[in-house]
Amino acid sequence: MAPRRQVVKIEQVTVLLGGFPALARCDFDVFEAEIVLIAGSNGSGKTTLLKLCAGICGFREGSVRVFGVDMKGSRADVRKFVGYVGHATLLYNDLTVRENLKFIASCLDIPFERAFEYASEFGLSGKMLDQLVGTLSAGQRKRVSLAAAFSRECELLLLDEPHASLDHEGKEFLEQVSIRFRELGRSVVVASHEFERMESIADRRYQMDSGRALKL
Ligand SMILES: Nc1ncnc2c1ncn2[C@@H]1O[C@H](COP(=O)(O)OP(=O)(O)OP(=O)(O)O)[C@@H](O)[C@H]1O
Repeated sequence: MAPRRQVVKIEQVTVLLGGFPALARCDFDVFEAEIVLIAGSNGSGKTTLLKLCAGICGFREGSVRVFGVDMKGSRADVRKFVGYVGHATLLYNDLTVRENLKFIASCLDIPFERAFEYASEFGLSGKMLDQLVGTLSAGQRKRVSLAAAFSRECELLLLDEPHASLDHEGKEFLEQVSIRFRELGRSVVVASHEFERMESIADRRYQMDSGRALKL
């Protein structure tokens, strides 16, 4: 069997934020077609690590390679393969769910149908598509945001606390879609306080501790 492609390789990386070592000599790997979980207490460095993988955070020491590209150089090419969902949903409140999805699909140059298929997988259909996003509950907004992110079908999807605000059904949808994503050969990295939630479907697990990613 051919060895699995390494998607992310982080070695001995230190990230200073306002002088504070948010990551300290951190090592972290992601391979193709896997679901990786990252647990850790508040402030342990989960968000910083995801942003580093997404190419939206600089670093001082060490080496970061994403899809083989040295992230010390230009990171622009890598970003098209990587999706990142942070705490903010980045949706337009004064547009409907349908309008938001269409807008996102056109910006990403993906078929509208695909965005609506993922929305349906997250339980968004019927009248809800015509509801203004600003009138949705936090969990419903999160579903739209996740559906939009998955619909990019990028090679690596980084999810920061995706379970926050989601109800039981929403969390089930997230698991199902993540499993399907992996079946397509894509990788999903999930930072979550609800570690046990996706534990059964995860391939590998890390625990962040004071800016270091410890393998579990
Ligand atoms: N601009 C900044 N200046 C100083 N320290 C910062 C700055 N930004 C982040 N930090 C610190 O870096 C550390 C890592 O932050 P990060 O957001 O990565 O943690 P986290 O594990 O995602 O936390 P949470 O679970 O609360 O989301 C924290 O201790 C935080 O206080």
